[in-house]
Amino acid sequence: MSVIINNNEAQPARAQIDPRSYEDLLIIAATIREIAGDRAQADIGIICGSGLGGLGNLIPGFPPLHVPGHKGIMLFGRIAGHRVVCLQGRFHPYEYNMNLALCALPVRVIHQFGVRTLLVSNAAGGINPNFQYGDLMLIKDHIFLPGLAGMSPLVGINDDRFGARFVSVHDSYDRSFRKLALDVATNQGIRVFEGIYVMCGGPQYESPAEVSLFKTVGADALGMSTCHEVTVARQCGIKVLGMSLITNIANLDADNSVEVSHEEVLQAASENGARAAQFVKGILEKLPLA
Ligand SMILES: O=P(O)(O)O[C@H]1O[C@H](CO)[C@@H](O)[C@H]1O
Ligand code: HPA
Repeated sequence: MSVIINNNEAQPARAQIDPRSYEDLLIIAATIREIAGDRAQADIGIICGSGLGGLGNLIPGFPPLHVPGHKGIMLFGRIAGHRVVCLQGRFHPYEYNMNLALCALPVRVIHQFGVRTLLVSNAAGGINPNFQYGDLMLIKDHIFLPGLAGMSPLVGINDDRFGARFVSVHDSYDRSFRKLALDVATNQGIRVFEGIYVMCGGPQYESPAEVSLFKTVGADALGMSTCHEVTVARQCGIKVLGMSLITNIANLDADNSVEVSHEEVLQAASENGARAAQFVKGILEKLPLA
C-alpha cells in the first residue's frame, strides 16, 4: 500500500522551521512518521521536476495525475521491489528568498527514512546544439551558480550530524548509475545523453548572452533547481542519479525572438513525461535491491 502525505493539506509552520537545526529535522521526520507509521521507510528517493510528477504514478495504487506542475506531495510505496519515497514537487530557491538550506531540507528528511539513493529530475533548457526538444540528459556534473556565489545549503555553522563540514562534490552523479541508465536507454531505444547542468537563480529565464556564457564554459542544459538538493544528498552520503528533460532549446541570439514560458515547459513535460517515467522504471528494475 502506498501512502500519500499532502503538504498542501497539513501546512507546517514553514517560517518557524530552522533548516539548519538537526532537532527540527527530527521533529519533521517524527511528524511524518505519525501520519505514515511504518510505511515511512524507503531506500530510494525520487524528486520530480516541473511537470514530471507522473513519475509517482509508477507506484501502484496511486491515482494518475491530471494537472502537471509541482504538487507538494510526499508519497511512499514500492517500484520494482524497491521501497521508494517520491517527492512530487520541490522547493525552488527563488520562491524562498534563496534559502537553499530550506529548499534542500526534504533531502535530509528522506535520508531520515532510510534513503541512500536519490533519483533527481528536472525540466531544463537545452544548450548543447545536438539536443532536441524532449531529449533526456543524464547529469554528469553540474555548475552550481548560487552555491559558487555563497548561497550553498551548507553555509552556516555545521551540525556534524548532518555530515562533513567540507563536502567533496567530485563525483556527485554516480558513475555506475549513469552507466546503468545509459544501458537502459539503449535497450529502450530512446535518446539519452550525458551532460553538464547549470543551476541559475531564476526565476527569470536566462538572456541569450547568459546562455552563450554557459555554452562557452561547457554547460549542456540549464535550470533553476537540483544542485542544492544534490549537494545536501552528498553531505548525507546519498548516491545520486540526476536527469533533465529538455523542455525547450535555450536561445543564444538576442536577434531571435524565442520566448520561453513555464506553460511551454509544462506542456513539454506532459508530452514527454510518460517516456521519462518508463526510463525511470527501467532503471529501477535494473538497480539491485537494498
Ligand atoms: O527544475 P524544475 O523543478 O524542473 O523546474 C524548472 O522549471 C521552472 C521554469 O519553467 C524552473 O523552476 C526550472 O528549474
Ligand atoms: N531555463 C531555466 N530553467 C528552465 C528552462 C530554461 O530554459 N527550461 C526549463 N527550466
